[in-house]
Amino acid sequence: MAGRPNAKSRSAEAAAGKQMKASTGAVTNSKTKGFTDHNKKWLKPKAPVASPVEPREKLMDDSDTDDGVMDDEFDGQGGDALSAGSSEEEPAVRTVSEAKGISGGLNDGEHVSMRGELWSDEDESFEGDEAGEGDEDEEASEDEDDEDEEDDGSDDSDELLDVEKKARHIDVDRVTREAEAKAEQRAMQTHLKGLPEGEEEGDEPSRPSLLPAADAADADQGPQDLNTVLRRMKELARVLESFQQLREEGRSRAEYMDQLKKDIREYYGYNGFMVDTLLGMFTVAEALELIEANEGRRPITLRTNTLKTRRRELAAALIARGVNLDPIGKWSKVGLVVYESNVPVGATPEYMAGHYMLQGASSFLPVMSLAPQEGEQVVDMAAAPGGKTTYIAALMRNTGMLFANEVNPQRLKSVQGNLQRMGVTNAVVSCYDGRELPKALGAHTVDRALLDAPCSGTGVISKDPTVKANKSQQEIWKCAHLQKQLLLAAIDLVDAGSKTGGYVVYSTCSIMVEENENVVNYALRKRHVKVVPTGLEFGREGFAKYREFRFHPSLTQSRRFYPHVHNLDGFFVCKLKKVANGRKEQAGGEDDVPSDMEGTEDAVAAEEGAPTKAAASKTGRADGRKQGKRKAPGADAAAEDAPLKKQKKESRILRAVKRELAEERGKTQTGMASATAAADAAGGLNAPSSPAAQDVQQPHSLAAAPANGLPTGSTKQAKAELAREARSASTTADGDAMQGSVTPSAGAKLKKKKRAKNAPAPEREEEQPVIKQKKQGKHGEQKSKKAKGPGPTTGKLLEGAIAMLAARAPQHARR
Ligand SMILES: C[S@@+](CC[C@H](N)C(=O)[O-])C[C@H]1O[C@@H](n2cnc3c(N)ncnc32)[C@H](O)[C@@H]1O
Repeated sequence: MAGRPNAKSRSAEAAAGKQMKASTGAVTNSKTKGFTDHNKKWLKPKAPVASPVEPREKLMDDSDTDDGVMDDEFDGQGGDALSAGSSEEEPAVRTVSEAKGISGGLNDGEHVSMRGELWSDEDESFEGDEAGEGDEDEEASEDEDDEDEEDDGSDDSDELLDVEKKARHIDVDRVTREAEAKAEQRAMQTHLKGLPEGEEEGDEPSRPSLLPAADAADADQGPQDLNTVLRRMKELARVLESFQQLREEGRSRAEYMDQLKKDIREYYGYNGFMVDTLLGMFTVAEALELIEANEGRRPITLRTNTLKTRRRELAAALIARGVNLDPIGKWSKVGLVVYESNVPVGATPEYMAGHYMLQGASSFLPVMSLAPQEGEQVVDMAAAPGGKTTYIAALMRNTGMLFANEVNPQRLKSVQGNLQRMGVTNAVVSCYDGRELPKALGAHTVDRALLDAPCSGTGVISKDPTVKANKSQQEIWKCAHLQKQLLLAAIDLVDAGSKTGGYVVYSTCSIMVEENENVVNYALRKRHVKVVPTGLEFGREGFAKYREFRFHPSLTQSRRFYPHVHNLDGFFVCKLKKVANGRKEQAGGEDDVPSDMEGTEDAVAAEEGAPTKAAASKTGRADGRKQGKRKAPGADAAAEDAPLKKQKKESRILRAVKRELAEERGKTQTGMASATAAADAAGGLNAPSSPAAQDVQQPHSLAAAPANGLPTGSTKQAKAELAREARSASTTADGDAMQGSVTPSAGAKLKKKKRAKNAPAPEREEEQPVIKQKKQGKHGEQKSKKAKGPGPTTGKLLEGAIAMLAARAPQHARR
């Protein structure tokens, strides 16, 4: 199967995983309570043990679920994430075996620095570039020993809870291993005797057939003993891997595959679509590994907030409270993995004080790849609950300007809470549909954009097991539609001429190709961007080939992360560099990029009764090339001329505003003058149409947002608008006052700042101004095409941002 990792690369990953078993540095005395610092305990993913006596319902009854795909972070609201006894969140105390393993499975040729200790000061420098250098693998032999130690099945009895001991005793893996060992022994003997494998001399094959009788293949097999199903799955996988040697005579590969799929559905509770997808992406053996890994939990990890502390200091403080932890691995200078804890790690004084964020390790990756620089303008398009936003702010050292956008007002509260707790002062929070951001903020206005897109959540099944039973191909396509629109908007926001940046990072917690490579491939056809290396030290290559589909070859530079390989949530990260502003001319410009998977998409849209490409082309929205109707060269470009001119004009104004802001900062004034000037300048802007919103066919479930913003004219009008918008922002959609961090109005805020100016506030938690879009539906669609109140006005976001940042100017000095 095209694009599947081969055995060689998998063993290279395993070897690299060993390499990642880093040296055993310690903060202080290694006997100090709370240290293990034996990375061997957790650097390798470990398949969970499925107890054969537990009914499958029990295995699947994971009350510890997240609220779906959007929550790949802990919300951290009220600080009670992980608090003891919370059934909704992670348990406060995890056992060592649960916490085992965040791997650095690497690709061929990738190296991991093993120099120095994980705790070295150098690790904790406040630098954006976290990539380690060097390639020593001096611990390889020791690591091999470690591996042996792990594989020898010995119990770390002291460290296991009773329940785990019991689980070990009834370990179905052991039973299966014994069966496999016997089978192998038999195969060896028959091989030595020159008999075909599976047959012993003079004997009938001793094992019963794995398949139902050929004439009963479709018959309902009825409820089955789960032990039998599990054993059969493993046997089926073995036969399928060496089909010619091990198959029963007269039985086809398809029959074996069908039986395997039935068994996976039966045993693990996946639906047919999900099983087909996984078996299409991976070899049988690897698909089973992934499925098994999805049954386990990923380790609890946290990220040090370098705006407030250092990892070493944080670790010492937590250890003193009885938290058993280690550095996450050489690839991150700020991460810690928590093995076990005597206290709820979501409610420690350090947590409350914002010294760390409880955050899945995979969430570090897109931000590391984005590598935001100090002083830049950066946008996080889908920010809630803010795990990545706060990391971006930390890497920017609270300088520059960070736009944290989230379409869901309820989820926005968690962003605000986390920004405050973590002491972020360079962020402006907004509540727009991300597709509208190029209008709200202005096209080509930021240096970098992160789109951590809403997705199907197929990478985080361990957090939300409903995904394995509920996701359908149609839902995946719906996600892909929205993701394409959002990605184009992200690209449109970024300025190709940025001196320091010009980058977009696209990430999802989905492993579906439709939502990942396919979405990026689409963007490559529509915009002047190229895929560049993520800068991440590990991860599997993205697909350039998948089934019958082909993507741009550069997509191999994207990175995929898997629970069974890296012990991380399933994740995709791709970094794009913008090479020119504007769209690609549709005739010609796209020719070097293969078509994406839209053919299938059309079929799905048709099935759903949604407008297909063919239908949409009648309204002039679809890509003519796809329909075989090439547009006249330059036609699209001409159509785009007008908004581009507006954008140019706008960026001139924006530059003027920025200059003014810089001067204001220099003067360290309270910002009233700057805010006024900003409002004046921004008030004169017209809303450019959002190229992204026009670009992609609207899925029927996600109605297009009205494209036009308010006409803005005089300065007076603009000021009135700003005040109105700020007032409306102080209430949520359902009318409740939002907690704490909403700007009552720009003017009032500035007055408040003036009052507070002389008050000493060493660790002042800044309020985050919120700028809201029109009322939205569940998925970000706007409720009505007719705006009921003032709609987004170009530059509104910018106005609020400037007002806030001008007021804070003195704090933006480097700490
Ligand atoms: C994967 S989560 C983001 C997680 C976040 N980046 C973090 O690290 O904490 C995706 C977010 O996108 C939001 N979202 C969904 N549709 C959106 C849209 N059209 N525009 C902006 N955000 C959207 C969801 O509400 C959800 O909070």
